[in-house]
Formats: sequence, structure tokens, C-alpha cells
Amino acid sequence: MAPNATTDRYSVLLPTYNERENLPIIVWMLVKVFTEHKLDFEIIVIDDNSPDGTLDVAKRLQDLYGSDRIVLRPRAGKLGLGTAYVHGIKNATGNFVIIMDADMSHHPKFIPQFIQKQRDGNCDIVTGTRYAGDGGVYGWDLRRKLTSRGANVLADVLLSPGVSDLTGSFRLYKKHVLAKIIDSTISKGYVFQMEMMIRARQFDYSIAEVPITFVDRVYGESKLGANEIIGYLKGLATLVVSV
Ligand SMILES: Nc1nc2c(ncn2[C@@H]2O[C@H](COP(=O)(O)OP(=O)(O)O[C@H]3O[C@H](CO)[C@@H](O)[C@H](O)[C@@H]3O)[C@@H](O)[C@H]2O)c(=O)[nH]1
Ligand SMILES: [Mg+2]
Repeated sequence: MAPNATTDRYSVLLPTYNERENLPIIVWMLVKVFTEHKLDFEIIVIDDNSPDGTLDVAKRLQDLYGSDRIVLRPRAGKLGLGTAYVHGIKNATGNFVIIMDADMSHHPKFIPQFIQKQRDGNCDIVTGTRYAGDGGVYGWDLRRKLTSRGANVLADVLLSPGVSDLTGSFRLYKKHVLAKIIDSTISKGYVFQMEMMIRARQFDYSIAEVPITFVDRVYGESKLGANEIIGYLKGLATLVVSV
């Protein structure tokens, strides 16, 4: 079902590190979806001084689409995914914030479903899930599938927040809800997404799920290396002790 037009504004946070091929395509897809559904939006690009010149591409997109639609929030170096969201939300003008990857693994076609779901239940958070309903993952090798499943199961067993995809990062938040959750988080890297759900449950925010298909990137490479996996495990251990 397509959401109706309202005065709502959606701020999309796109963290980028070496995404020069992907950025123009994802931005075009986002503009198309929001325009077709007559929804007000801005796209905030948080680039960490990518060596491949992603920021130059972002500047050209800003010239093309306008600075009310494309907002640049660059940082001086690679400071991690968790803090990129924190940085990106600072000047967000929407009353809703959508967090998603810039490499098209998160397809903008799901956004109207997120919005409809949010409106149906006036939910605080809508989270995409690869691990319920029609959700799924395409293009990952067995090692990556096991890593993702393992990370989810481990977090679920240790912290039980009742969300089927704890490490997913395609989500819609009421902005004041996201700001409050961010204020209470301690994680810096990929574990940030998981901690967000734990904090949301602690604050008793309502969370709805939308099944999504996650398709592995075509251009560029994942930044989730061994260091991030070790960081995830350390972050999880810290959370288990602290919550
Ligand atoms: N600014 C910034 N962006 C970053 C950084 N690290 C990664 N990104 C951006 O964050 C997005 C996700 O990074 P990927 O490297 O493509 O992640 P992935 O391996 O596909 O992992 C996906 O699945 C994980 C769970 O299984 C998720 O936890 C993760 O968020 C992501 O959705 C991309 O847009 C990428 O450019 C960073 O340090 N800084
Ligand atoms: Mg990716």
C-alpha cells in the first residue's frame, strides 16, 4: 500500500566509505521513491574522507538535486559506522529518520512499506528484518551467512530484545526517539545497530518489523572485516556486563 502525502519529512542517513559507484544510483533510486509517493525528504551523506573520492561525487549530486535534498556531513577520517549515524543526525531536519546502507543492499523500494507500517501503528521504530516472514539474504557466501546468523543468535541469547534481525541496519525512527536512543548508546562500530534495539526496549519504545531482502553489493567491497567482527564480540561482551 502506498502512504499518502502528509507534512512529514524523512531524513535518510547514508554512511559512505568508498561508495563512488553506488552513491549516484542509490540517490537516484531514493529520489524516485520519495517523489513518486509525494513524500518530503532529505538525504544526508556522511562520508569519512573516502580515498576513492566519494565526497566529490556527493558534491556533484548536491549540485544536481539541490542542497535541500542532498546534505553533506563529511568527516576527516574513517571513524566507524556507529559514530557516523550520531554525526549524521545532528542537523537532520526531518521528524523521521531512515538509516540504510549506501551500497544498494537495502533497496529503497521497501521504504513505503516502512512508512505505512509506522503510520498503521504509530510505531516509534520500524526495522527491516532478513530473518522473519519473506525476508532473506542473497549473494553472501556461507561464511558471511554464518557470521550474520551467529551474531544475531548470540545477541538474542545474551540480551533477548525480541527483534528478529538485531544486526540489520535498515530502519526508520521517529527522530526524537533516535536522538534519545543515541544519547544512551556506548558502541562505536557495527555492534551499534544491535545496541540500538536493546536501548529501544529499555525505553519501552514500540518496534514493528518489515521483512526485507538484503542483496549483496555489486560495486566495491564490504568493510566488515575481521577487526569489525572482533569489535562486535567485544562490544557485545561490554553490553552484557553493562545492561
Ligand atoms: N562513514 C562511514 N561509513 C561506513 C563505515 N563503514 C562502513 N560504512 C558504510 O556503511 C554501509 C554498510 O557497510 P558495508 O561494508 O557495506 O556493510 P556490510 O558488510 O554489507 O554489512 C551489512 O550487514 C551487516 C549485518 O549483517 C550490518 O550490520 C551492516 O550495517 C550492513 O547492513 C555502507 O554504505 C558503507 O559505505 C565507516 O567507517 N564510516
Ligand atoms: Mg554492504
